[in-house]
Amino acid sequence: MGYEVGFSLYNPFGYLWELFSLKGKLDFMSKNIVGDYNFLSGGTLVGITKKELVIITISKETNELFKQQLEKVLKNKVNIKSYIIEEIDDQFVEADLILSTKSLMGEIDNYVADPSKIIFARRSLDISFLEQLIKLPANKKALLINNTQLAAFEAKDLLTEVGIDHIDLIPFYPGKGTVDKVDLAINLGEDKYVPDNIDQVINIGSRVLDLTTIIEILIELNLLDDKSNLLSSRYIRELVELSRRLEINMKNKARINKKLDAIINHVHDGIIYINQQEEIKVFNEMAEEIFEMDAEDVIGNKVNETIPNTKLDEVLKEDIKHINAVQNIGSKKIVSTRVPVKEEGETVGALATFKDVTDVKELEEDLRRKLKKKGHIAKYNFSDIVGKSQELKKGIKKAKKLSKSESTVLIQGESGTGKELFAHSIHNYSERNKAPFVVINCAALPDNLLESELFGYEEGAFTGAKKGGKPGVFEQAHTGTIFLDEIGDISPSIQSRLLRVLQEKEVMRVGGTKVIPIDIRVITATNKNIQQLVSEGKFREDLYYRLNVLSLQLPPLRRRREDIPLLIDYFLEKFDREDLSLSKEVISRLYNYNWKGNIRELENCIEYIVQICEDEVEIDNLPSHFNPKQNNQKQEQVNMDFELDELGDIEEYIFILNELYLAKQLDENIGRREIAKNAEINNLYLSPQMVRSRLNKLEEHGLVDIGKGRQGTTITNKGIKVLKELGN
Ligand SMILES: Nc1ncnc2c1ncn2[C@@H]1O[C@H](COP(=O)(O)OP(=O)(O)OP(=O)(O)O)[C@@H](O)[C@H]1O
Repeated sequence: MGYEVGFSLYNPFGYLWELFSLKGKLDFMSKNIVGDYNFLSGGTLVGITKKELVIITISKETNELFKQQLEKVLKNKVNIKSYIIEEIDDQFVEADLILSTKSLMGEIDNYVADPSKIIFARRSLDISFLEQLIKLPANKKALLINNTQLAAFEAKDLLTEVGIDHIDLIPFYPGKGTVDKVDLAINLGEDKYVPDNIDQVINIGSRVLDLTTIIEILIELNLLDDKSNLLSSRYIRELVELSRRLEINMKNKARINKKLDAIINHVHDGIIYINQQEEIKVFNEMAEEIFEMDAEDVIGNKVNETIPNTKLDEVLKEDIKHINAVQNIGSKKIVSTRVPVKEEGETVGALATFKDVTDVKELEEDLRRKLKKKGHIAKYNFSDIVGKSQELKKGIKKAKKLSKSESTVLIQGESGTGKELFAHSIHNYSERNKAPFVVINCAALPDNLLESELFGYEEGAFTGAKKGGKPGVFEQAHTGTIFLDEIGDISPSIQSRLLRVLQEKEVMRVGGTKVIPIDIRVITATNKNIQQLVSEGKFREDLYYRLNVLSLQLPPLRRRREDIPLLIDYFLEKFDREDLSLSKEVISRLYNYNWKGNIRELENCIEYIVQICEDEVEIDNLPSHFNPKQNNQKQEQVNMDFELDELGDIEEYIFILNELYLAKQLDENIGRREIAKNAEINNLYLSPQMVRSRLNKLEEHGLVDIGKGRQGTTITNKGIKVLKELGN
């Protein structure tokens, strides 16, 4: 490579991160849609009516171009309709999304039913046309022709930004009138506007949609999933190829270098290029940012001596490609693509492009935020619910069924059993999953505040009411789901307002007179015995029946102890402390503990442990209330009507069964001595002899199998069944 790239100030033209040919990008993206990356979450569309996208432009050509580009990306997942502005009469265009051009800004609002659905195209140039412009001799005068004044001036800015500044560009558009003599015309796909008397016309094609616009469309139509892949690198390869061609063909290298410099620095990916001698020849501004190195310190140096781990030398020597390899560079997550660069079959260099993936995430999240109001998104899915117990599995199975219904759901369960987690998951599993999900904790707000939070208020409804009033969450969550947590705590006056909303499916703001229709699904939860509240006259019976159309009861943790080891691992991972090792005694203690605060209490306990422990966790490291010396907590007394009650102290038998059950979960053997030791930790006095006599009795009832020697004693299926019934 003969050119060296100098570095100017970072381009402030941030919104146009990808200035160049979308041809390459779109090929790349559409390949990924059906290929490795599953770019569009195809599965999510099953059973849902297709979304509709309408394109409205001034010219037919632009319209066709946008349509072609989008059809390639959207495939047949979206119905695309297109109109030329002249064709729309008095009708209002209605669609899920409307794409238009900036030249129609202001005017287009008159033609569409909902102007908030319009997005305006950001446009870019096709790189393959740039070559012709770069090659033009300096100081020529050229008309730059587009269909509107705005578009012509935008095109001029764009060309100047990419370094086409050696030609005098004169924007030209319909209605511009006569112009002075020029040497040529540069035409952006608008043949019909080219004046007759111009000899040389260079057609650089209409400006295509730029990548950010395409991504915005995908997001607005909910077609961009988390694995979105904007990591197009083919266009950068095209860019390098272009520069090589220019370098070979052109005499005026200095000027070309300047242009390439400008172009390469407009690219939002980091670019490193090495020649056959492994010397760094290109190191653009984004690469400077990613590697935190200055180009002038690295250009000309051998790559391996300068930048660690680029693997470019391997690519060069072994003639291999690495496509979209994920790498950590410092604290950044980078996706890189490395390819050999060839000339007539011979490898002449290697090129790497790097993308900081956090950028992609941020872009997506930004737009997502715009799409759905902040905080109104359900965070959890059923796959986030940890546990393998039958009780939990049954709960998830039932909740999935409930998700598909539109009726209100009442989730009951002790504090910390995961009611909120289930509510999020139900919303996400329902047809409403693209609409808002709003959570209100009814116990956390005083009555008057809760009222205005739920139903909103009109301006002047009370002292301090915001100017213009405020919509309540029922309005904000329109078409989505509202989750009212701690519903058992609401006052009688809110109970009757809520009842009205549920009956009428409309809300009236506090201090208002207007009735606002709403389409909402309500999920409520409580850890109170709401039926008892009804019988005590503290909760309206009619409201209870409306809320409890579908019900879900979540089991307490002590009824699904086999989930405890899994949850411990899950929380250790969550706190990034998988390195911690819990002694057998600790696991036994946690397993047998009563967990009145359920999973939240377990989570808090693990959070405490990870803060105070280095590597091993012993009994003494547990929070003080776990410490038997200071703690007189007893196992919950169990109401027995099983055959076991003839055995004597039921608590001891439950403990022994629990220990055997835990050992089974962990696929380990446990002996009498260990059970006795764990009993002591758990505040029970059981000598090994006592354990033996109790095991014998349990065996007589078919609840355990006492194995010989090393095989140890195991709990039988009957034993597990009895244990579960006792556990509540
Ligand atoms: N099965 C589970 N897997 C993983 N985490 C869980 C599970 N169940 C609950 N959690 C976690 O435990 C905590 C408490 O859960 P959540 O807030 O859903 O309980 P809740 O029943 O709504 O409690 P409350 O009645 O006190 O509001 C949360 O941090 C939640 O993420």
